[in-house]
Amino acid sequence: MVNKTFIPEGEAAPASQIGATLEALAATIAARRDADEASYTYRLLTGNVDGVLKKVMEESGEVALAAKDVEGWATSSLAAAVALEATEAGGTTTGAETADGGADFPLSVQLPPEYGEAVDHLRYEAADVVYHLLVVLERYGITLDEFAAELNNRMTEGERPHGAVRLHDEFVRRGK
Ligand SMILES: N=c1c2ncn([C@@H]3O[C@H](COP(=O)(O)OP(=O)(O)OP(=O)(O)O)[C@@H](O)[C@H]3O)c2ncn1[C@@H]1O[C@H](COP(=O)(O)O)[C@@H](O)[C@H]1O
Repeated sequence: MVNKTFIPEGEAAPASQIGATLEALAATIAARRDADEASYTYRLLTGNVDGVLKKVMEESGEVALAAKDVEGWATSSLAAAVALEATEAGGTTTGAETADGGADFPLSVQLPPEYGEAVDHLRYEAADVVYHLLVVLERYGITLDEFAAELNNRMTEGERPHGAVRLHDEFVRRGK
């Protein structure tokens, strides 16, 4: 698998990449409370709440569409591989078929560059969702630790990281 990430030379990796990233982004968003209209984040934090809520819905929809795009490229690549296999088999028993007449497996599926680009686009849209979700959490005073506790409370003892923050029982809510 291609490693799509890197750490700039001379910089040491934090213990948790995503933890450090979310903390830095949440702190940046919180600090934008003191910014002005020139800041998109400030406008989302202080404007009509419908603005940021609509963005969460819109960006979530874009994640779904981006994922369907990935699926589309995978499916069309598979269909092309099956068609090629059938053409090479030529409708006769040539050794490319199994005894029961099925295609030989494994099929060699060539994923086009568009597949990788669609996966990259999915990652981009996912980041848009997380950013806007963090703005919503900031608007309502839900800290990253509290958000982490919500996720941690759903884990089993075996899954939960050592020392993970938890919610006190009186704050545990069930889905509606
Ligand atoms: N992480 C983000 C971030 N992610 C997305 N966005 C904005 O969210 C908006 C998304 O709008 P669009 O729907 O037009 O999305 P798009 O990405 O252009 O394209 P599609 O999703 O429609 O394909 C764009 O204006 C982006 O700039 C963000 N804006 C700000 N941040 C962070 O917040 C910090 C503060 O930014 P200011 O808002 O400039 O103060 C920045 O330095 C960043 O670290």
